[in-house]
Amino acid sequence: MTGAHAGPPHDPAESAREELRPEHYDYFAGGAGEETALRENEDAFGRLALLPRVLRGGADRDTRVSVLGRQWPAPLFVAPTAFHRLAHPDGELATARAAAATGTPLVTGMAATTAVADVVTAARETDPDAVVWFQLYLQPEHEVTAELVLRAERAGCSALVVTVDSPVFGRRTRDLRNGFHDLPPGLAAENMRDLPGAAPGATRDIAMRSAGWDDLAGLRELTDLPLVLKGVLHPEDARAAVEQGVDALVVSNHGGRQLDAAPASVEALPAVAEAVAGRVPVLMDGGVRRGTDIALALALGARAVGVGRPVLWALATGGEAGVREALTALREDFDQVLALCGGHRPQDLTADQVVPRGLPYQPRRGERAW
Ligand SMILES: Cc1cc2nc3c(=O)[nH]c(=O)nc-3n(C[C@H](O)[C@H](O)[C@H](O)COP(=O)(O)O)c2cc1C
Ligand SMILES: CC(C)CC(=O)C(=O)O
Repeated sequence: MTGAHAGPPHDPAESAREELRPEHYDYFAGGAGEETALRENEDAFGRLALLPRVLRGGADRDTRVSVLGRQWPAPLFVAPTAFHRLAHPDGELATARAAAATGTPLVTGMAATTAVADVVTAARETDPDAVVWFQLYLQPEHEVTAELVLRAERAGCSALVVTVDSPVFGRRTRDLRNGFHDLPPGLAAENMRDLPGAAPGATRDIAMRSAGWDDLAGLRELTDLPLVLKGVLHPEDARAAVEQGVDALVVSNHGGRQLDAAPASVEALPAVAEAVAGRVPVLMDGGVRRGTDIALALALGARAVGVGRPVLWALATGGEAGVREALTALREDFDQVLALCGGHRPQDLTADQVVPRGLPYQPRRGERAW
C-alpha cells in the first residue's frame, strides 16, 4: 500500500509537458483535426470492462508471446515515433537501450533523429538479442525506398513496418497553430541523410505518398525481411493484406494523427482480428496506458500492443532510466491484471471477458482470439 498522502495518480504527460518546449510537447501530444480519434483511443478502453474468471488454479504465469518467430517477454512493443531528440538529448539511443534492457521490441522510425544503424548498435550493446524493426514510409522514388530498406537490413533490423495510413500527412491542428514544421538546428531526420538524388550530407524531407498494393509487391521483391503493415483499420484491407502475404498487421489510427474520424484502434480491432482469423499476428497500438488496456486488446484479438506517447513522456522526464521504468511498470501491471483475470498466459484472455460498461451486458462466446 502507498502512504495516506500519496496524492492523485501521477500523470506522465503533465510531467513531460513541464520539461518540453510548448511546441514540442504539442507535436508529441497532438492529433489531427479536433483530436477526436486521439481522445477516443484512450476513452474507448474506458468503455470496456474485464470479466475476471475465478478458481482457475496455479500461481504460475508466463507473459511471453511469440511474434514472427521470436519470443517476446511480454505482449508489448515500442511503437515508432519520430524525433526522440526533441524529448531528450540522448533521443533514440536512450529509447533503444531501455527497450533492450527490458526485452521490449523496438520499432524505430524512419523519422528518427538517430540513424537506424546507431539505434540498433545501442540496442545490441545492451542485449545482443534485442529485437529492432524499422518503420518505413514508401518514398516517391523507388531508389530512395530501396536505399532505406538496405540501411535497415544492414543495421540488423528483423522486420519492416510499412506505415500505410499516410497517403498525405494529417492536419495537425496544434502544429499549425504553433507554426511547428521544422526540427531545430542541430537535429535532423538522420535516416534521410545522403540518399540518392540529394547533395552529399544533406537530409531529404520525408514524403508521404498514396501507395498501392503493387508497391507492396515491389517491396516484397526488394527484401526478404518480414513485412508488417501498420495502420490497418478496415477488415477487408486486413484480408487483402494477408492474401498478399504480409507477415503481420498493426491495427492503428496513428495515435489519432491522421484521419480524425477514424475509430479508436481498440474498436477496430475485433473485426480485423476476425478477418485475419489467426493467419498472421495482429498487433495494435493507440491509447494503451495500463495493464488492463493490454489485457482488453489481447482478449479482443491482438497478439501484442504498442505504446507511443508513454515512451516519449518517460524519455522526456527520465531519459533511458525513465523509459526502462515505464516499460517495466507496464509489463508488471499486465502480469498482475492477467492473474486477476484468472489467466496464466496471454492467450488465456478471451473475448467473452470483455463487456461494455453499463448494464446489462451479455458475454460473448469464449473462444480464444488467437
Ligand atoms: C510524436 C509521434 C510521432 C509519430 N511518428 C510516427 C512515425 O514516424 N511513423 C509511424 O508509423 N507512426 C508514428 N506515430 C504513431 C505511433 O506509431 C503510434 O501509432 C501511436 O503513437 C500509438 O498511440 P499512442 O501514442 O496513444 O500509444 C507517431 C506518434 C506520435 C505521438
Ligand atoms: C514526421 C512524421 C513523418 C512523423 C509522423 O508520422 C507523425 O508525426 O505522426
